[in-house]
Amino acid sequence: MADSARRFGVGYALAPKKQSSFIQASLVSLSRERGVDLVRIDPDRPLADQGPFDCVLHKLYGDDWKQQLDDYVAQNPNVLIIDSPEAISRLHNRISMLQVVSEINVEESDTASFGIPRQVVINETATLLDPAAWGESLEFPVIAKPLVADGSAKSHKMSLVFNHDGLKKLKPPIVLQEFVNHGGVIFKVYVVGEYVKCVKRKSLPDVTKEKLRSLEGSLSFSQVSNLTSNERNDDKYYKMMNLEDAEMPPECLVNSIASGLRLAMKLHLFNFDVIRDTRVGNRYLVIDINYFPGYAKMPGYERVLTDFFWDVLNKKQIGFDGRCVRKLVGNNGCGEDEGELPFSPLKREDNEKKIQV
Ligand SMILES: Nc1ncnc2c1ncn2[C@@H]1O[C@H](COP(=O)(O)OP(=O)(O)OP(=O)(O)O)[C@@H](O)[C@H]1O
Ligand SMILES: O=P(O)(O)O[C@H]1[C@H](OP(=O)(O)O)[C@@H](OP(=O)(O)O)[C@@H](O)[C@@H](O)[C@@H]1OP(=O)(O)O
Ligand SMILES: [Mg+2]
Ligand SMILES: [Mg+2]
Repeated sequence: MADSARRFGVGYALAPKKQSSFIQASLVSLSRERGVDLVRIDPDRPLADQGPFDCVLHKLYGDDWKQQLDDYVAQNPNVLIIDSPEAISRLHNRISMLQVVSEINVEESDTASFGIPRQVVINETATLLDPAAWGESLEFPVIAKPLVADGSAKSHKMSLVFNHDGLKKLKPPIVLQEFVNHGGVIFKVYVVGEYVKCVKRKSLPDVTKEKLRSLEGSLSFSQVSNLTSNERNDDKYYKMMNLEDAEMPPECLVNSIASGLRLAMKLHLFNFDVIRDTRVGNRYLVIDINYFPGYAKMPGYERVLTDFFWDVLNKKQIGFDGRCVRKLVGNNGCGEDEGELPFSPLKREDNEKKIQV
């Protein structure tokens, strides 16, 4: 049989909500036309009894699931697991999640820089209530985020804390992160293998010094950039903002961070949130990285994902470790030739990186 006529089976193991948003009829039919059959994996039955699959996509948690994947690979050495559970687990802790940003190498320039906000991990209430014990000086306002980012509703419950009083309600283990004014706009960068797409979303409003003095202890919120337009429009602040006018970050910067993260994390399917620090010109901060995000919200996601499956299954992409995959395609937005990464080794003392745009 000619290679182009070969069919491939891609098993997906996803939570019900993720399955209903991601597995749309339009994706299934486009993939089918390209020879890729998307098949549901039943998480309640042993993986070893299902398939055979050429590739397994997954976003499930727990040791049992990891063991099932290991066993499946042992029995089916040619299967592609996208992505490796070890690589994904780095994103389940908000400290290890952002540490990777300081591990990526980019070319230095004075035009733009990127990094992460100052943050500390707080394991006990006594430390929480004693800022002198934080080990890093943070000024209010700060954002309190659950340390664990495991996709549960609880892991998305955030608090914007305006003063010492607001700390009292918090329950460690948490990460306290400096709240950086960013003009109320967040950039979400979706990565699918080599493909990168940056979109704008509304974010939390800036907190001015005057406003800070007048605010009560804290404000709780959850998944603000996922709110529907109606939910946001209830707030007069959001009515004042015009998302369309917000300037996008430099494409080269976004692409370089995306490639750097992909290679450093050995992950193909993720997105990251970036804000522009309004205190400094072209300073960008990565504040969150999510495994297998809501791709259906990405314009033309069916084609992007289908191309990715096809490339992976036809071995057009080279593995991180022989089994998982990567490829360099197209212009990276930095004026480099196709196939070249705009990286060179860079060592800096702080977690700030500079990049040519
Ligand atoms: N350091 C920060 N400075 C300013 N705003 C921030 C900061 N960290 C988070 N935010 C705001 O809070 C929102 C939620 O934070 P974050 O993205 O870390 O949470 P999450 O629950 O992991 O989100 P997601 O739904 O993308 O997984 C961001 O989208 C942004 O609007
Ligand atoms: O639900 P959606 O499709 O919106 O996707 C969201 C996804 O939820 P889901 O995995 O339950 O689908 C979230 O995953 P968990 O952290 O909760 O694991 C997280 O990745 C968000 O960033 C995604 O929103 P986006 O970043 O794309 O705006
Ligand atoms: Mg986020
Ligand atoms: Mg997140």
